[in-house]
Amino acid sequence: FTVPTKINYTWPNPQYDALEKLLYEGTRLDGLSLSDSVSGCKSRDGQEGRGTGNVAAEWVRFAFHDAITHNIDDGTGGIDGSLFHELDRDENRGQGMKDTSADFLKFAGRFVSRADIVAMGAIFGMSSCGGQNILPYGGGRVDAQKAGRCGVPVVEQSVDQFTEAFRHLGLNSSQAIALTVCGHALGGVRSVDFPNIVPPSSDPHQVIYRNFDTTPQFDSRVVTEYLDGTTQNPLVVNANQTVTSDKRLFESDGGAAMRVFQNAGDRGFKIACREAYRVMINTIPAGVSLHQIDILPAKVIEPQITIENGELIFKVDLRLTQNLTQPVPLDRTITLKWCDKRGSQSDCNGRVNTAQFAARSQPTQTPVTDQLGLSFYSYAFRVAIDIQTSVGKFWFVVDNNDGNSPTTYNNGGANYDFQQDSIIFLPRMSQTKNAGKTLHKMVVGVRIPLVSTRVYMKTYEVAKSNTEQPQEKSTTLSLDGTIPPQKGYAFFSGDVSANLLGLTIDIGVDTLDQSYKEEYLNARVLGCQAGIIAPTTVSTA
Ligand code: HEM
Repeated sequence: FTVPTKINYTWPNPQYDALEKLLYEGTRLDGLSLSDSVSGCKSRDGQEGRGTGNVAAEWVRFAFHDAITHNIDDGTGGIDGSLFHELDRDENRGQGMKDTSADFLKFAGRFVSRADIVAMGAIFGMSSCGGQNILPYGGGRVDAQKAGRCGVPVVEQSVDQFTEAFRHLGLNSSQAIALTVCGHALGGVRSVDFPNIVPPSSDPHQVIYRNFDTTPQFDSRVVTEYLDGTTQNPLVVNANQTVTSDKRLFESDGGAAMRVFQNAGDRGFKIACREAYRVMINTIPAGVSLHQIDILPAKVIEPQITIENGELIFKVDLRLTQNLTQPVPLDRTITLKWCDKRGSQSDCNGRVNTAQFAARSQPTQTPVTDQLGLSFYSYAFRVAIDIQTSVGKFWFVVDNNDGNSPTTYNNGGANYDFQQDSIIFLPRMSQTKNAGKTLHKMVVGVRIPLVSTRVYMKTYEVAKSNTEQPQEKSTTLSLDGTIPPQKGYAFFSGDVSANLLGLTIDIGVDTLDQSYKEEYLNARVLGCQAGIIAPTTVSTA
């Protein structure tokens, strides 16, 4: 298995940012939450005929089924999202698998592979049900474009067959027992999918969901109930002896592995399972590497120039991580400082601009962040600017007004270098054109006097099915005669057909001698007025 490499984060790093946001805030760029589906160790809502499966359990089983088809002999397979192409196989039977793939699909995109989400799903599952955070998390898994080999163990098999299946994952027989008992610490078996294991109810609308132990939480009950003989685990105690795979496996070493777990106690069990899961989620195809995604103490979010209320605005949010045991300094002052990009005082030659934040909010967080004892505060900066001077490098100074000296966040000394203002996205001039919300007039601004040879928007839509990849489309935008130039920009537009939910865009302009682009923007179409945060005063020094 692979150990994630630690990297030195510097902005910009869109893949790191996207994975960090999903892991610790739980959301994709447009705010939809993945971790909400599982936090609090939730169950499905039990729609008719589908039962109330434990979401965390489904996500962990999904990771296992993706991982186990690794082949240690040739380095193929592992957590590579091939499972999305294998869901029609009998070895991957079950409503939980289908529901999980639907949960995950919406979150994969440009910088977040399905395989990275599969791994993250297991982490969320574990931490939301009282298990331990599996950190550090490594991101960078690469998605398989087709099904991989078969090889998920099924209940009817012999211990030798189980041993061989787990050997392919790189595990010996006691590690196989450990991983299985850790997996079966959550969830259970559904009558609808496995009537040979859990006999169905006489009411055809009812699904019987038989848990592996008496608690929905991740704890060592699956071990203690097995050893004290009270277990109702349907893979141990069953009238149908062909399906008692856990019994066969747990007995295969004379119960030694189970006794080690019992002696370790509940905490020891959780730690051992964390390590077993770590191996599972970091088993990936040879040649793929993982980089560590740590929570960022200070994170710059979506710096951009746009037009709001007829003003050219520079917008940026600073997200600060807050230790839950420490009070949030309410009278904290946070100053955004920046240099002009152009003009006689560019690069802070004789002038530094400053402004205070315009609004504060509390971003969402995940069970992983909860377990770290951390939360977030986000500070929104909005300042009116002039394109003649624009924005170059910026940084922040945070003063908690508690007698300690202020902290400067400047991207590790380099400052955040606002990359380009030659092409800007204008969500407040863009419009949705049809009732089905699939056709949009998208507007961008190109800085005058650039002479463009091509202005375009690339859209990246969320994949529509398991076997498809996110859809990528490019639309050429043309000069829009209905929007007069203003604030130093000429406006280009074009009709883009796409579902805005989860949509990200790149915008770009080519001129005769140069190309400018802005990548991975949240494709918003906003009203002219709604939700505008009024800009704060700019001072200069
Ligand atoms: C010999 C090996 C294994 C066999 C034969 C086996 C078999 C099964 C079966 C038949 C189910 C019922 C699924 C359903 O009703 O939807 C199940 C559930 C589950 N398995 Fe395994 N399993 C094995 C090993 C593992 C391992 C190694 C893990 C993870 C580390 C794991 C994690 C889970 C989880 C979390 C569930 C509950 C799913 C839910 O409640 O939706 N299993 N297993």
